[in-house]
Amino acid sequence: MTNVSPREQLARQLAEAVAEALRADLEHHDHALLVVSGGSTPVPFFTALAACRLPWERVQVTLADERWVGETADDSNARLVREHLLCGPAAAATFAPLTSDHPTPEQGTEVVAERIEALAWPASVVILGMGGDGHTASLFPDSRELDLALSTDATTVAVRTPSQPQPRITLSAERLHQARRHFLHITGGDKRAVLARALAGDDVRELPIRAFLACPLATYWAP
Ligand SMILES: O=C1O[C@H](COP(=O)(O)O)[C@@H](O)[C@H](O)[C@H]1O
Repeated sequence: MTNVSPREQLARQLAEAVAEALRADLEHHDHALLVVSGGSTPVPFFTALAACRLPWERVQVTLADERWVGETADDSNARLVREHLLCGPAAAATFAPLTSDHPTPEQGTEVVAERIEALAWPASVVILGMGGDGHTASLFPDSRELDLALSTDATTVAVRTPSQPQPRITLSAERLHQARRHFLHITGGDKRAVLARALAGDDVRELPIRAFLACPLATYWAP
């Protein structure tokens, strides 16, 4: 028997749970929307989900957030999704990226919002990640637009964050809340400690992940 690492095992368990949720919603709806996060953590999950049997042509996929970079950039979340999730039969899913040809996210946010609003809300599943600073999606503690992104009923928010090299676009907290199920996918002892801090307090601006703890949020963690 081959050795499966705890992170790989976690990714497979999460993929099974997400596939089950999508199948359940597709029994009652024409389409099911899946909102995924970027970063390094989701790669094995994307691979595991792409291997699941689903009517992929009825699945819509979008992102919780994105750097304002071209889709061929190394740190593009859209590129990550295309390379690791939209593979094989899963390539039949409809993917709605969060960027446009506009030079800045402030200029592109309206056209992206229209694209995202046309999807099958409420989402079947939102999968959040979390950084070591407690950010989720692109809701960073030092984002200038954090208060706006936490309070607006707009779908997308252009975000400038001193700690981050690129401008970004994020789904607003309100839009991310519009889902039947929320999952948090994190790995490592540092992130577990950040989550424990988040659970122990209530200042959302300090640790923005707190905005989703009551969704409820099913946490998938491995060392
Ligand atoms: O910047 C981002 O970071 C978080 C976490 O990323 P990870 O590399 O630590 O897994 C991610 O959830 C978010 O979508 C991404 O844009």
